[in-house]
Amino acid sequence: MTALAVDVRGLRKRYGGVTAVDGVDLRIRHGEVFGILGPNGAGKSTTVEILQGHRDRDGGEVTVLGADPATAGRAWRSRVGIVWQDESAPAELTVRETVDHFARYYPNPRDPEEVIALVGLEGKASARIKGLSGGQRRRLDVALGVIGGPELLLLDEPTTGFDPAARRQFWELIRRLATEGTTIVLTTHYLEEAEALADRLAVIAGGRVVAEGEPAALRQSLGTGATVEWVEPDGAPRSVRTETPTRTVAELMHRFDGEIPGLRIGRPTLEDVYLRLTGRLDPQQEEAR
Ligand SMILES: Nc1ncnc2c1ncn2[C@@H]1O[C@H](COP(=O)(O)OP(=O)(O)OP(=O)(O)O)[C@@H](O)[C@H]1O
Repeated sequence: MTALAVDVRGLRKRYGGVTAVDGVDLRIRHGEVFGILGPNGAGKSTTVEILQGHRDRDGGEVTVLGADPATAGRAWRSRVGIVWQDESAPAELTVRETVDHFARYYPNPRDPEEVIALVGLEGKASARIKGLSGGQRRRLDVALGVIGGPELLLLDEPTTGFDPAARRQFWELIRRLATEGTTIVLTTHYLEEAEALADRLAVIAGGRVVAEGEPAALRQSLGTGATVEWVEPDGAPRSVRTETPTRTVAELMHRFDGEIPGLRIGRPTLEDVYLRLTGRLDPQQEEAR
């Protein structure tokens, strides 16, 4: 077994005149939940499709579970789980029939009943696919992704379109899989999803990795400072960024001679880091916040 589950160096991919992936490096350890976070068009799906072996590349080296996905064979494929969105399964089949059917594609499948329970569909095992809700359908997609007992699971934007409750249930499912030791790579636009699930994450923008690390470390990379906000007597909102918020508040207390209207002290969030890294917040906007 190689030290890394996924090792990507200098990955490049162009579509005609569009550079979708522009020199991406990723090193993902066995057993890790790794998030690839980025705005629309950042190159996340293209990267994951290359890891799956479903898209060719123009440059760079890619090793997934010790093999190059571009040339890896059937045995490798059975070790990599892919969660398709709306896997094409006949709508008339039941959940149990579908999972049983997919299990036959793999040399050493997991027990279908166990997988149905793992994704929380035991109450729906006899229901037809056409009667499932969107969230249940996505759980079935995950069941089909893990029925072969993969060492690595690749998920591209698994919770897009979920309501908040369904998203949280899905996170529980991912955590359960991670506890079993499966390496999980997932792309997302949702910051709170990356923060809730990922041991480490890479932020991709414009086809490049613009930051990588543990969510908490990325948040701290914005500095230890804080933003102090208040409202002036004429009603004008004010805010300053400072490394010494306590002193700022003391000065304001003195000036206002008591309560400071609208006082708020904010620490940088992962969202602040993300917006800054992906260029969604220009310095002027930041001043105004
Ligand atoms: N098959 C394709 N043909 C041409 N251009 C493509 C193709 N697939 C993606 N692109 C372009 O490549 C860039 C990266 O797309 P990609 O889908 O990898 O980004 P993404 O980060 O997954 O975006 P999203 O979050 O919107 O799914 C975008 O500019 C996109 O328009």
